[in-house]
Amino acid sequence: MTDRDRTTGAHDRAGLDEGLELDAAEVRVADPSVPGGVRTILHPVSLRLTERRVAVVGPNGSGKSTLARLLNGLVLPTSGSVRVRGLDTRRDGARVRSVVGFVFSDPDAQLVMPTPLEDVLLSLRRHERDRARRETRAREVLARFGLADRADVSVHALSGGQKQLLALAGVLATEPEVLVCDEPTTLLDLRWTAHVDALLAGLPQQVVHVTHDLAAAATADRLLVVEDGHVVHDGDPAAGIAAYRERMLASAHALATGHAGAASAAGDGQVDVRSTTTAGPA
Ligand SMILES: Nc1ncnc2c1ncn2[C@@H]1O[C@H](COP(=O)(O)OP(=O)(O)OP(=O)(O)O)[C@@H](O)[C@H]1O
Repeated sequence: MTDRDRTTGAHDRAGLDEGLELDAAEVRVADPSVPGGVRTILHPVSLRLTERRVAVVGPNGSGKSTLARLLNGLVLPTSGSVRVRGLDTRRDGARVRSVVGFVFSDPDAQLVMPTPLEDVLLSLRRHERDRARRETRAREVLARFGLADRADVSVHALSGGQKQLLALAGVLATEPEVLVCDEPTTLLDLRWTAHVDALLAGLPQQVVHVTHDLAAAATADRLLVVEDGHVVHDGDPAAGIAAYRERMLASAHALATGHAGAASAAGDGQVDVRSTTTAGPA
C-alpha cells in the first residue's frame, strides 16, 4: 500500500482509478456577435483525472469554470462526453451531482436558505435523517468555518468572505466523493485562505481546485492551465506555473504599455499561447 493509498483509503482509491474522464469534450455557446452565431468556449479536450489534487489556472474568461462545470454536469458538452466514476454526466446527471460537490466562485449562486444554519441543514437533509443529530452536525460544521455565532442571522447579513465560507461548509458537510471548487477563496482574508487551502490539501476526497492563487496551485499533484478555451499545459505544477506566470506578466506589460493588441491575438487581453501547448501529465 502506498502513502497515497493510506491517505485516501482503499475504497476511494478504486474511485480515483476510474477518475474523471473527458473524452473530446467541447463546449460551444450561441453568440450572435460572431459569424455563424456560435462560439467555442472550450475546445475539444480529452483528459483522465485520477490524481487526488488537480489544480486549474488560467486568465479571466479562459474557460476554467466551464471545464469545472463539465465535471458535475452543470454544463453538458456540446460534443464528446464527460464521465465521473464511470457515470455519464449527460445520462446520469442526478447521480453525478450526488458524487461531485461543487463550490461556486460566487456564493450568492449557492446559498438558498434564509440563515446559515438552515442552509447547511438543507445540504444535510439526505445525509442525516434525525433532525436533532442533523442540527448538531450542522452547527459543528459552521463552527469549523468560524460561523458558530452567525448560525441564525440572515444570510444577507454575512460578509462576502463569510458567505464564501458558508458555501464551502455546506458542500463539505455532505462529504462528496469528489469536490470541485471554483475559486473558493477569492473573498477570504489571508488567515481563512490559508485555512481553506490546508483543509483542501488534507481532504481524503479527490479535489479539483480552480484558482488564481498560484501558490495554492503549486501544491497540486497535477496542474491544468487553460487559455483561450484550450488546455495548454497538463502536468507538472512547477513548470506549468512558471511558464504561465511569464506569459501573464508579458501580457500585463503589453497592457500597461498600450501594446495589448499585439500581445492579444486570442482577444480579451489574453496572449495567444497555443504554440506552447504541452500534453500529458508529468
Ligand atoms: N452560458 C454561456 N453563454 C455564453 N458565453 C459563456 C457562457 N458561459 C461562459 N461563457 C463565456 O465563456 C468564456 C469562458 O468563461 P469561464 O467562466 O469558463 O471563464 P473562467 O476562466 O472561469 O474566467 P474567470 O477567471 O474570469 O472566472 C467567457 O468568455 C464567458 O463569457
